[in-house]
Amino acid sequence: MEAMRILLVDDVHLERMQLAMRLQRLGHVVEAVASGHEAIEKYPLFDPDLLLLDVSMPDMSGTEVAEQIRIQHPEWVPIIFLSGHDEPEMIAKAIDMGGDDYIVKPVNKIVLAAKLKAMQRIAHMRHQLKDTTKSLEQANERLSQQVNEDGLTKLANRRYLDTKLAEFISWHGRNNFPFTLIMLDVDHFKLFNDHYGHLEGDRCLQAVSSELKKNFSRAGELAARYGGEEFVIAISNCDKTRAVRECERLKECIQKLEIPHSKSTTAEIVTVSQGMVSWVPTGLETVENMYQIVDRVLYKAKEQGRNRFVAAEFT
Ligand SMILES: Nc1nc2c(ncn2[C@@H]2O[C@H](COP(=O)(O)OP(=O)(O)OP(=O)(O)O)[C@@H](O)[C@H]2O)c(=O)[nH]1
Repeated sequence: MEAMRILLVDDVHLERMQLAMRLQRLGHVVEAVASGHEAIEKYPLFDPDLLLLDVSMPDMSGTEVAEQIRIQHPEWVPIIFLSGHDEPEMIAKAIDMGGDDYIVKPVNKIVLAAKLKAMQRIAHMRHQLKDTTKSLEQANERLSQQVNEDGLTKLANRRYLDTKLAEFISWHGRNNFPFTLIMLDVDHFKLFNDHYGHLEGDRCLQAVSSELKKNFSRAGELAARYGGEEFVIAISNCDKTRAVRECERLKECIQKLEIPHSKSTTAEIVTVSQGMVSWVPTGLETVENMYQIVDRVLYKAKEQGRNRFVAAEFT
């Protein structure tokens, strides 16, 4: 069994020292303090597996200390009371106040060793439970991230985008703030795939995505994969003038990647076309309708020669 970290609280110096030594001899790590206030202060720093708490102390009784600790630290740690009294009412009261066991002073060596053994088993289970809970929490975090994330590009996925967009629209509607939505599509991506291969195509999408993430990751900005080689950028509190600047910036940052695209009839490198809409939502617009609007202007940008953006007239 592993050693326990024991917080020992007793106001009588000699008794405290004797008991601390005995506990240390049994292989435990002991922090011995002389008052309830000290115990409350030490508790979070020492992070004990067990509390040995004298019941009668002048400044604060052991039961009061136990009550405070149970309130301040909801994670359960066993408490054993130490007392010169062996009346059944005293024992019952101590357990009611949050104690788990009771040892009558002077502490009998064999009784102490046996009770510590029992507490050690509990401490062991508690550590196991803590570890399991921690790995479960981590697994949950990973899972919820995966639910919202696109596997290839690690951008937000379509499901997350749909939800966030609905929230964005109603929030901007309520607050009367402008909102911008950009849909972009890699130009001649089929030709890219056909020429360089699907794996290189994937790498291209990843490079474009990480650029989008880098450029649109501030609070109120969202970059997501809409599907295939189409992406969406949502920018909170962004009016038309700024939206135009953002589209320019987006165009430039993709060009700066300088990914060769020898089959493109638009440029020698990978470029994107964009459809943008910037408006002050009423809050009643549907996500589907807004996708349709940006998709329509994105199509126009394609028709007009690609590597450009077209803004939708929408008020
Ligand atoms: N490598 C790769 N290709 C993808 C992925 N998703 C979609 N595509 C490809 O993207 C291409 C999209 O082609 P189109 O919709 O014809 O569009 P385009 O060739 O980009 O032409 P324009 O949009 O008109 O410039 C198709 O060849 C799809 O197979 C992906 O995850 N990885």
